[in-house]
Amino acid sequence: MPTVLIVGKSNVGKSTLFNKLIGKRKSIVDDKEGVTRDAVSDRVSYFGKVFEIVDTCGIFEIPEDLITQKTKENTISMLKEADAAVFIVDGRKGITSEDEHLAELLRKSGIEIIFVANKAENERKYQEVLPDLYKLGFGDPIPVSAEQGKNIDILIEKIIEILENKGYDLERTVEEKEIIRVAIVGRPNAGKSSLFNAILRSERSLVTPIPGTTRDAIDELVTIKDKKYLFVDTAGFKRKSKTEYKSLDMYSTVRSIKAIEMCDVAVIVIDALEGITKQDQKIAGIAENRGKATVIVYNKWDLVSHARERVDEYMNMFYEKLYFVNYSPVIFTSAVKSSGISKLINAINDAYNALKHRVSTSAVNAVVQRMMMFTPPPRGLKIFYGTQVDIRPPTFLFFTNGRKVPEHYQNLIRRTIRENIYSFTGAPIFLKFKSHH
Ligand SMILES: Nc1nc2c(ncn2[C@@H]2O[C@H](COP(=O)(O)OP(=O)(O)OP(=O)(O)O)[C@@H](O)[C@H]2O)c(=O)[nH]1
Ligand SMILES: Nc1nc2c(ncn2[C@@H]2O[C@H](COP(=O)(O)OP(=O)(O)OP(=O)(O)O)[C@@H](O)[C@H]2O)c(=O)[nH]1
Repeated sequence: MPTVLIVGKSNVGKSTLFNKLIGKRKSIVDDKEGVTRDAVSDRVSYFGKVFEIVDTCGIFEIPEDLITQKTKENTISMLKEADAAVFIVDGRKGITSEDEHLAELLRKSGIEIIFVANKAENERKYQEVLPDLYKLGFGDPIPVSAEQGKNIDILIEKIIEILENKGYDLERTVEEKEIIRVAIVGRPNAGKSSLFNAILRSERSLVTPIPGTTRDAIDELVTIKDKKYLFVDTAGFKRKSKTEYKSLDMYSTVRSIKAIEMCDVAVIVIDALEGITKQDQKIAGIAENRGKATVIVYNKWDLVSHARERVDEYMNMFYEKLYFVNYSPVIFTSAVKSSGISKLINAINDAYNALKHRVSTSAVNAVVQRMMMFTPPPRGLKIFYGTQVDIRPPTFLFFTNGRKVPEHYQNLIRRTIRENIYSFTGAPIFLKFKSHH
């Protein structure tokens, strides 16, 4: 697992930040400077992604005259082994010679720096010291308040970005590979938390909350019939005071997008009384675009009068408004009556399996050749052969003579694959074309 160090002079807020990042109290926070503690490390989990964070405590705070060659070598090698360092300075008081000394050491080690100004809860004060902070030569710091949890999410996202740019796959540590990541998304009041609770009440389910950042995100690991599901960002729909946000829909859309990025399967919850809205279309479009599996849920089905006779009507609404994810399973639920929940769980399983399903090259070529006999490609275009090159989402590469493949013909290829090889229920199919000479 990639490792990130928290580095900074004494009393700058390293352990407070560490606690915020891991979401629990671990290292000792003390007002007195130089309180001794054990070196502490823990996992940071954020929307299903994980990395290791190490509070370097006093390692870098030994006075210059006490540093032996050996300690110097140790610190340097610790820096070399880590993937990045969060370098904290004081966003209220500005920098001192200790900061400069640390900055020099960090620069020499060549480690990637995430520059952070802590205790920056007072904007005016922060602006005053900012010119001073630039002097260290690390550019713009991320202003945070470890104590108040301000901008912690921005900091974590920055760390994740840096680690991913280094080529780390933060989502797929070996032991977590077979966990199905599920995001329950949808408009405010659609019934997301009620549905989640109904899932928890379902047969043989067991829940382990995984704290992410303390402010917001809680991922919940749920075991249902020996299968593991990580419900990402479940705290999002539990929050009750939302008055601080100007637009609920806007906020829930932003939140949904984040959750979708971290998931394998997006469960899009629609309030059956309201029908499919623009936001729902937008969210479904994003899920499709990012290659995520989708399951559509019409919730509050108990409130729909003459529900039985209206299934077709609702299916038509789905085909009309969500035609771009028409491969998704559609489930009718009542979260309050716990109906449709096992169907929903099955649909999540199916969609996940589809997302990582592989079909054989010979099958692809057999059905696509036959398709071209019945419906030849547009004039000038030749498609020679194809193969599935990837999963999550299923992705197919076709070799052509270099002519553009029009959208309608791409859709025909997708439909042919679904109808004649494997339905890939719930999963989008991505196509790539390459010219072959
Ligand atoms: N105002 C303000 N105070 C903070 C913030 N973060 C930490 N502090 C305070 O700063 C003091 C030092 O915090 P620590 O987290 O112990 O700092 P440290 O860098 O680990 O300190 P050492 O143990 O000396 O290495 C404590 O009194 C914290 O409450 C913040 O964001 N704003
Ligand atoms: N009759 C009925 N009411 C439901 C159903 N699902 C949810 N509700 C009610 O709808 C309201 C909103 O449900 P929540 O689960 O809080 O919805 P949410 O999508 O998590 O809402 P936000 O937290 O605002 O995003 C609550 O009063 C629920 O009791 C359902 O299937 N049938």
